[in-house]
Amino acid sequence: EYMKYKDPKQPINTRIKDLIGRMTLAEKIGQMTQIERQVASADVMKKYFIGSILSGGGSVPAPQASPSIWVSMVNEFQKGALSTRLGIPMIYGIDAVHGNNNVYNATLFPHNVGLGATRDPDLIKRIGEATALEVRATGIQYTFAPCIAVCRDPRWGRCYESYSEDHTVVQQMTDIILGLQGEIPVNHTKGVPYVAGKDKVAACAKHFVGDGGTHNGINENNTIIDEHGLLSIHMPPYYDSIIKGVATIMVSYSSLNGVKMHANHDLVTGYLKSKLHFRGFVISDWLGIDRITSPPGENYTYSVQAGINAGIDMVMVPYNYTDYIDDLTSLVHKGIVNMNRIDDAVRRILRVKFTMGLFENPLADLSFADQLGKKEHRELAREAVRKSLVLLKNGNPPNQQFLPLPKKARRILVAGSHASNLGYQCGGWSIQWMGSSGDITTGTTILDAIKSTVADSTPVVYSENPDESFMKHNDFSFAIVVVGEPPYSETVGDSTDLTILDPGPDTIRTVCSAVKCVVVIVSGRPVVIEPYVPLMEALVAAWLPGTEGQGVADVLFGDYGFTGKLPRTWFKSVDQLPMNVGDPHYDPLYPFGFGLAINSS
Ligand SMILES: OC[C@@H]1[C@@H](O)[C@H](O)[C@@H](O)c2nc(CNc3ccccc3)cn21
Repeated sequence: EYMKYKDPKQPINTRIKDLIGRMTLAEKIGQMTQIERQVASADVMKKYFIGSILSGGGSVPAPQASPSIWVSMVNEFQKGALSTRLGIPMIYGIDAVHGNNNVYNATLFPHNVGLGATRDPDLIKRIGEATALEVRATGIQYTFAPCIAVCRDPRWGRCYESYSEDHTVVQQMTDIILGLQGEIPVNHTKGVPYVAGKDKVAACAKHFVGDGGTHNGINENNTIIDEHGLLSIHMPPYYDSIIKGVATIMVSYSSLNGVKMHANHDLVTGYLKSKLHFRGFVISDWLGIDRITSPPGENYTYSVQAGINAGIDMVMVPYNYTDYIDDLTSLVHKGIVNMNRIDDAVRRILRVKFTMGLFENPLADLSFADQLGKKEHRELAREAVRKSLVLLKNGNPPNQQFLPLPKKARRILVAGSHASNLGYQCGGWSIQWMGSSGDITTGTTILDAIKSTVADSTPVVYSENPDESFMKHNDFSFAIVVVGEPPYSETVGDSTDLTILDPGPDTIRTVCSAVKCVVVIVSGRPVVIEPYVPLMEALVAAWLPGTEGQGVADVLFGDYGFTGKLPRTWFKSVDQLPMNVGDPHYDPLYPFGFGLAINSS
């Protein structure tokens, strides 16, 4: 029979009201539950009325799975959701944080720190558009991006996920939301989520709030800051995200002045929902409510109570969903969690699902399959790589600039741990959660890029870590040394020394003391480089460029100029940290905003 909520001609508020009026408590709580794909099935979706599924970092249906394998998996789960009494479609989320990075063959864009160096919001919007298409290629409708952290200490393992230490740069880069979700219509009500359609995805501004401001950059730790500091540094990107119609916001693992964000009613409900009028849904992080207690999970019922009553609408459980459902059900029966809280959460979740057309188009097809890793997207990523490069040194007095390099030369040496390693240039959140070394997916290494850029007559010799005798017995016009950090994610990336991966420093010393060299740093953040600067002719920060290494060679050899500007202060020594632009004591090696250009030859 006719049911209003199924009628796309009805206003969204009418559809929500009609549907919510029909739902049992079990169906409502099911919508508030997100489970990991490894514990999901069509039967589980049907039995527990599950509203959402995710792929955690590296969680794929099969190694190197094709779009059709992805689409079949997502559709299988969706059919389970659609077979429930009310047929509410599920939404599938994944961390597409620099392209659809869990997926083999996807275009991997530079990580956010490199995008911050471009200062080009239009480019970032186009990256959002391409990313939405590559996510839809796999049948997925939701990405846990962008991370809008304002990283204030590069010792934080997630600093590369932050566009900048300066909130105004981060605010500019929230334009990626317009690419991911679509341009918001004129007179769109501020705070209301907006996702244009089948070639767009729901986005997720994360992690609310102050994730980038933890003490000494310790991941998931305590952000100690007064209200003015919070509202002037960490909060502004949420204003922009909400104005741009972001569909969801993820809560931070971190604490604010000792209060866990996942249990912070004042900020999640009092500020984000009531003051900023955010009308999409708030999602927890992975085991985020478990980590409200220490040790985590010590009192799960309390975790559920505190998280839901703080204003979390959907919990990324991700595995023990029956505990979550049972605990929340009994908390409601006891009146500890109010039904109005449940209805607010479900209303928000349904608003996102209705506005993005999920009820009308719950099932994916292969019409976007050819978007995955397509040439145009790789060219876009190559453009982003070019614009992300920051020239920090070019030439030693008294001679002129060293870059751009000549394409015709007698013999070129390429050296360094990061010259021929696609996994290293992609960084964390690349195929694996923490990334990995080697040929992780399809792409172009910096070495291959150099080889295809120089003249055919110019020999390129590659030696990862040449010794002195090799340098003594070989004659090179110049050398390109590519070194930096290994891939990492989250707490594993926390560092107190910020050194270049060994034997990088030795490679610099051995090569650059024997022949004129340019050093290219592949890292998620500024690293210790000062001691080696005198040894090199030129120094380039390449951040984590992703699969399209050609962009590095494009600029090194002068096909394009250097335009990147530091999105972060480059310290002299870690003893100075934290040190950010605007600090009273500011003594950087290279300041925020610094970046040399090539004098047009
Ligand atoms: O991947 C889902 C979320 C992600 O969106 C958050 O930004 C991040 O804080 C986050 N951390 C985890 C934990 N990841 C994990 C991956 C593999 C095994 C165990 C945990 C999941 N997530």
